[in-house]
Amino acid sequence: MSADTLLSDCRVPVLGICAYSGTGKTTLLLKLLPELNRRGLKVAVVKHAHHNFEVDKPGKDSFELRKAGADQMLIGSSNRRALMMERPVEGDPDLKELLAMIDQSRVDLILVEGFKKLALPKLELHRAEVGKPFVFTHDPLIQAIACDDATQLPADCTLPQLSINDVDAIADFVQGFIASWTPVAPAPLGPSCDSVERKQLSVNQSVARILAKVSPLRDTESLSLTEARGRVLASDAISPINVPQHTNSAMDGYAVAHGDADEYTVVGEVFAGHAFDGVVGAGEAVKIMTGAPLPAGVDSVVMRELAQEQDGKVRFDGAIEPGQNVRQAGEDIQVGATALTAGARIGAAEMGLLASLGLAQPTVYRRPKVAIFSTGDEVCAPEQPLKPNCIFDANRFSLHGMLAQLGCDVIDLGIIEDSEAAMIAALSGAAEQADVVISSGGVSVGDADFIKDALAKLGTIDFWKIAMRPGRPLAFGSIGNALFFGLPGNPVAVMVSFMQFVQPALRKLAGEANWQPQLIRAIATEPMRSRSGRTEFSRGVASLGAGGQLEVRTTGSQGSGILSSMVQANCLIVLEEAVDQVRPGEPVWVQPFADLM
Ligand SMILES: Nc1nc2c(c(=O)[nH]1)N[C@H]1C(S)=C(S)[C@@H](COP(=O)(O)OP(=O)(O)OC[C@H]3O[C@@H](n4cnc5c(N)ncnc54)[C@H](O)[C@@H]3O)O[C@H]1N2
Ligand code: MOO
Repeated sequence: MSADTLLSDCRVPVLGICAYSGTGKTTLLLKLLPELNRRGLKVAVVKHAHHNFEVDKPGKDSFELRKAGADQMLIGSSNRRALMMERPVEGDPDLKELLAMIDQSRVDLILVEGFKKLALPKLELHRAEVGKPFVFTHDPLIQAIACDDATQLPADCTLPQLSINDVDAIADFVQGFIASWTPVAPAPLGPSCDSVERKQLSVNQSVARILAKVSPLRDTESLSLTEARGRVLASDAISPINVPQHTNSAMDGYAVAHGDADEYTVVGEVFAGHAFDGVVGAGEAVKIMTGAPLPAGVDSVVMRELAQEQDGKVRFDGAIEPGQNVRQAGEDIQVGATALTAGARIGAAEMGLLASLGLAQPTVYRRPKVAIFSTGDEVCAPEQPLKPNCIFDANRFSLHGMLAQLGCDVIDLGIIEDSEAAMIAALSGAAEQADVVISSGGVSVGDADFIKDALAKLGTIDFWKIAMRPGRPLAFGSIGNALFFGLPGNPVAVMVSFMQFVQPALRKLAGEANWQPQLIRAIATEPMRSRSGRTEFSRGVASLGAGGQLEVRTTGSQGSGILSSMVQANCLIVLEEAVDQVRPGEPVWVQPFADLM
């Protein structure tokens, strides 16, 4: 099978790691994965294994259920899922099928370990002491060699050469591989799939190219909890205490040692914030309030509603389960445990959690600084009277709103007049102050060339056509140390392009670990159409249906100038490239955006 056929369904780059056994593939991956994560990249790994490998242990329910005949065994927890399938095949497993099982919407790259002979781009690892020949001499798909002794390489080797021990350089290579990756062009679908369409970049490919150019900010500061709201945590929050600190009562009631006594003698009482001195004996009870530490000698609490106390004696309705209504010390978080990991965005719940641990001065990354401006002769500031044939500047304000929600410092450069000198002055000034510069308008064909000329003089900017709607044209590059995004002028296109491209870049820049858009499934309640070969982002209203399932409808007319559609919508309906129509009742992906508004 050719590489094109093998990878034709892949929406993210796939890189093989190829080496003879004993070279240290896994050892390298164990170092490379954390480094790629640190750079904000999410990676899936596919590994070849022996035909009878096990991920499970005899005695575990999932193991026994599979052995008992479950053809597919899916086990899930709040953290993790594992699907085990019985799929006996002759010879090697089908890599194309394995790749299709990966949730490609959540990763930037798939690394494949151990399918050495298959046609896919690979990084070759080589160690002289293993005593094996190089693979690249007969495999044209090897992209680079990481070896421990470059003197062993044939003199005519023109491939990039890396040290197998230099994880940073290997991570650089992988990032470059992602940035230059192009998905396999879909097979022609008919007259609409002309050569212009095929030259377009996909949404995923564009995101990968952009993210490969983003390095997270390093500057940190220590802030009070209220100041830290919306910031990104720069180091793990390690709990200095057990939460709860002491084993305590979850109810107002009576603390007892569980047993079958009919009646208990009340020997004292204890309130939250206090302790009961002494040991409670068998047949004794202590009156206890919610949150009060459990006295020594007891293990259970009976709620007050089930108790009848008279003359210093108490009786209870029903049996007492050992440990009932008791919260164990460290049950929520244990001392020394990681309560929040670096890269977490601090919202209300995180503020409360940090406060509950006494971590009142978290270390956070500084805010990204973002400069914005609008272009176009017809664009008029909303504070000014509207001139004939002009429109008010909407884009600077929708951008401002989304940037503020993302915790950025916004530098508003206003509307830049239509002259190259003004544009150069504005852009170079912006790039000196800001980490990111964003413009809207003037990136399609047929616009006054001064914007493009100014950009060409100041930095490296590419003009892309992306297979999506709205938001087809996009300019991306850098001016000095600042990243530059030239978003299309149409007001809906600005917001959609921002959500797909600028948002992940800013989240990664800000140090956030989870910058991937969150997509959820909803049932379409009306027919929807798209053009296959491009991703359609329709404005949608998602709500709970009568059956308790998430449903979604469009906001109606989808023109890319209809800004009121963004106000009505609470999500984008994402019709992927392969989709051309959706019937009512079919599931679609939606990207909620309430957090950006
Ligand atoms: N021959 C082609 N024409 C167009 C193409 C194309 O590929 N070939 N692409 C279309 C698409 S898609 C879009 S989107 C627009 C993008 O064009 P520009 O980025 O060059 O934007 P402008 O032409 O400057 O403006 C487009 C539209 O948006 C209005 N606008 C601009 N700035 C603002 C602002 N700050 N606030 C509110 N509205 C704004 C502007 O008046 C135009 O109506 O190009 C298509 N054409
Ligand atoms: O970017 Mo345009 O919005 O597709 O009209």
